[in-house]
Amino acid sequence: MSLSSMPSAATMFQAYASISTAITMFKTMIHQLVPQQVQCYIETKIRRYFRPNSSDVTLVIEERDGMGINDVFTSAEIYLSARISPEFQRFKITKRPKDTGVNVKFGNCGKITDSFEEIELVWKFVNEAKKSISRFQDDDEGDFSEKRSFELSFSKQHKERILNAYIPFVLNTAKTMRNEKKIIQLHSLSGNCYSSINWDSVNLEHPSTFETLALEPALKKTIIQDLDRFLKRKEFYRRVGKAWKRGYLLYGPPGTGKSSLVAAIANYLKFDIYDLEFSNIKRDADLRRLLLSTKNRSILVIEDIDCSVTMPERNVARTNHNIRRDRDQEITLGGLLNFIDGLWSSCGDERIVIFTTNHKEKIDPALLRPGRMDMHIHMSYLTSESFTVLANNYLEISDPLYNSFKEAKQLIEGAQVTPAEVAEQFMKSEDPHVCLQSLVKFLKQKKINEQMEKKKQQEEEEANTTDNDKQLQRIKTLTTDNSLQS
Ligand SMILES: Nc1ncnc2c1ncn2[C@@H]1O[C@H](COP(=O)(O)OP(=O)(O)OP(=O)(O)O)[C@@H](O)[C@H]1O
Repeated sequence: MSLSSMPSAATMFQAYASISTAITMFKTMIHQLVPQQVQCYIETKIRRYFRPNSSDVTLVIEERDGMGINDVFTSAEIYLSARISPEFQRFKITKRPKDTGVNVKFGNCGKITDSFEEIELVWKFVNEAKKSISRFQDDDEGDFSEKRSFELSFSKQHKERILNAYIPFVLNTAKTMRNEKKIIQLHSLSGNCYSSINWDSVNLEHPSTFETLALEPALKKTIIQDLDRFLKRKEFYRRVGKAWKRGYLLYGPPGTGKSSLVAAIANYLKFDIYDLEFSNIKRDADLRRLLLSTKNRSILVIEDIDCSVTMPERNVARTNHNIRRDRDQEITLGGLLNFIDGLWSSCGDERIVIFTTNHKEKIDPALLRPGRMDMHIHMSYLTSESFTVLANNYLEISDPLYNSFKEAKQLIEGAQVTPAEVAEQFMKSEDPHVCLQSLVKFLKQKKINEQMEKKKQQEEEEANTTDNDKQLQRIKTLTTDNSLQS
């Protein structure tokens, strides 16, 4: 090509300017028109064809390990949240009322560099959105379920060091960070027939502690000692070949503090609570998936167990209705217990399972068998000792000089009063004296009502007996008449 046929510098510059403007416009259009999830999906696909330098290794750390949670992923998330670098393009921050600082969550396709013993490492966050279409929905609706993972790249020669030293370092650092700002979470089920059921969490704001609980002091001490022993006995459980799990059955009338005790245990141990509500779960498979996605150092609570699951093991004649319900619901107490005792408990450590009920007598014997629930805790009506704790907490008094305090204490001894009933009276005024007087009035009225109820019952019984006597007399007369006639 001759020099004269070459385009001038100005023409080349113009061409360059228009090409780069076109590229910029194209990029902007893609950013504006193509959803982030699709962009990320395309990038992931392209990346597959352009593997990193062949002297590099990439570890893929997915969020889920089968049906369970991958601890390396959650630890990496915590560890990296303190290492966000300027080149990281997109991340989410959240803060709940009790959190001391903001929590960082990763957005799409970000990169973080780190170094360990002078080894250069690159972390990359990948979020592949998968569209799952429910059979109840039109094709273009449907949920985007996320498949989140981290990719950790480094030079091949350091593979051993990274696996044996760096990954344990990340796990330990995350554990320390987690404990430092541990906020207890309450996980409950969310979802409906259009989307899959999953755990949703909020910070546990329940202020109940063992100090505020009005319980018999001896019982309180036994529970605390049992919890302490459980925490210390990791080696023991391993040695005897048992899963590191403890089960409690809390039973007693409504308002005696079963839920408050669950919160007190969580606050004491700093364990998260998983509140398992069966009404949304239709299949055993969902139940297993949800149980397997619970974390270690947590409490699984199933309230009102006598009403929650069907009890096919009971020796009662089953009606058609019962049988249909079993088949529809497909969650049975036997299945639940077997899973909790067996596979689930062997998949985790430091698990506590708590069942609550207002009617222990209605519970399936399978649940009460020795070895099933380690401790049965009876939450009963107030005694004079637990009343003193409650009065101390609510009114900041334990002063026997208050006449109404003494009177209330005496009345409580002979009555069946729940802590919830007394707490309600203690909320009526800021003046302790007024509250105590209101309580005394309430207790006296309760006593009168109970006496009247008792009298009514007696009268009904007597009336029934008289009716029966009359009927017997009539039968006797009839029999005598018949024998005379014959
Ligand atoms: N033992 C207790 N000590 C202190 N407060 C209590 C106690 N029991 C109940 N209360 C008070 O009564 C309220 C209701 O108690 P809670 O929900 O814990 O009872 P429950 O036995 O779980 O009742 P239910 O069986 O109806 O669920 C609580 O908010 C708390 O204020």
